[in-house]
Amino acid sequence: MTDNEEPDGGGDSSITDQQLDDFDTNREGSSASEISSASEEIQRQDSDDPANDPLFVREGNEDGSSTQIWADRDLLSIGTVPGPDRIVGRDTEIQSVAGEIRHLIHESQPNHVVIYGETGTGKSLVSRHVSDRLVDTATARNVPAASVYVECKKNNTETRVARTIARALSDKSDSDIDIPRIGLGSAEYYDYAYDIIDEYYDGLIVILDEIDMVDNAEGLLHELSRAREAGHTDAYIGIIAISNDIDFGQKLNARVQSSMRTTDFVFEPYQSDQIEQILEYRRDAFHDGVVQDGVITETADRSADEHGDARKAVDVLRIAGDIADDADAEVVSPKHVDKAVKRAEVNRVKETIESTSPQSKLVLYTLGRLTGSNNRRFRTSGIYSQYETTCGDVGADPLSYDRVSQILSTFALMGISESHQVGGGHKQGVYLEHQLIKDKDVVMKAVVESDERLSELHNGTYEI
Ligand SMILES: Nc1ncnc2c1ncn2[C@@H]1O[C@H](COP(=O)(O)OP(=O)(O)OP(=O)(O)O)[C@@H](O)[C@H]1O
Repeated sequence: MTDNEEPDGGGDSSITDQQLDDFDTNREGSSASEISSASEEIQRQDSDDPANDPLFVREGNEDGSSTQIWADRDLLSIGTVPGPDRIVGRDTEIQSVAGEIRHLIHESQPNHVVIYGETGTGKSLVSRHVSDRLVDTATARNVPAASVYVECKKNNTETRVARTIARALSDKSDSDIDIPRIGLGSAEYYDYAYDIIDEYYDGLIVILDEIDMVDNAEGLLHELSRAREAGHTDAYIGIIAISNDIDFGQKLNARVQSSMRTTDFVFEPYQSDQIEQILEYRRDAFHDGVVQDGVITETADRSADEHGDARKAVDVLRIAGDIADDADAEVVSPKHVDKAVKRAEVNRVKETIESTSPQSKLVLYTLGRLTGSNNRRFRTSGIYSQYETTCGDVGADPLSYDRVSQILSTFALMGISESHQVGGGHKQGVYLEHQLIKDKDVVMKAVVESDERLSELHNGTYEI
């Protein structure tokens, strides 16, 4: 649409449903023509001064000031790593990991470490913090050292991990060696890495985060742990492997277990007072006085009760701030935390079901639809007939009964629902019953917002 064109009222895609809803609520009884002129208003201001497009800029912030809620929202963003003096409740763990790898500063083999623990318990944070400090100390003592952090979820083959290590070392050392991105196998990438290590360093700490995601973790660990002994490099290489799977070490074969004796640590979920402190350190994200009493304690208590995950707790506080900001509120209140907890949960369910097929989403929607307020269990046969109705509603062809049954098992594996075997007594057949584990409304909102057809069926969104 050009600047001069009239919006057509019904189909103006630049105005969101939410804006129209808000407009309706604010001006009860508005006619369609009034809504249309409001849209025009937004369009006109937009063309006048892009710096103050009201679509993005709140009233009162036209002078360039930030919102009345946020002073530095990034302090609560996922990528923000707290400074060393703001790592809460992990002193013992920091000391313990440091004690294992410290030998590097004396030009001696560091012990290898495996850290286990649930998500958001500070495993990566502590590993990186200790390694960085070790590198500083070693380098200051004329033992040039480096640390490399590898996210194995993104680099889930041995070749990718080897390439990431080689390329990270090349960047850190400012080496002229040009390492190809593609076309080489793990052996060649290891060779590049060893060449750089031997030219620049006496010691290396490799952090392998989510090591269990690598297809050949055994080959990788075997190679790195015996690189010096095998004469591939003169440097001492210490490994910190991080895993959410507590059985990871047991699953390694005997050959790796013996070449890589490890010291294992388990990081426990955070307690409420620790999460509270973690959040307090980020209070500066908000303007003074904006966070109402009880908000941080409430967020910490609920997070400790549900998971003890610092990342999720930080996330909830940010979402609560966003909700307050979107509503043009002057303060963040416990009511915003309540909504934020739900929204964060919806986001997580969305992420979990992201990779499932459109048909799987219809099956999950059906289970949500059947589930009433008392969260009952349903037999596969009952779910299947309701699923056929769902398919009819959105114009999809139903899958077979067996496929739907398999899909229900997949959701149980994902931790969204659970399946119970029932019957099997005298003259009774055995059958499965399925039940949501996650809050029904959370699942419904996530699935409706993840599938266009379901979204349409619910006129855009599912309110909870
Ligand atoms: N002890 C802590 N003090 C301050 N912030 C923390 C602490 N632990 C975790 N956090 C915050 O939570 C984020 C996630 O922590 P971290 O990545 O270390 O968790 P993790 O145990 O490695 O989880 P995952 O298994 O999901 O990778 C950190 O970036 C930091 O913002």
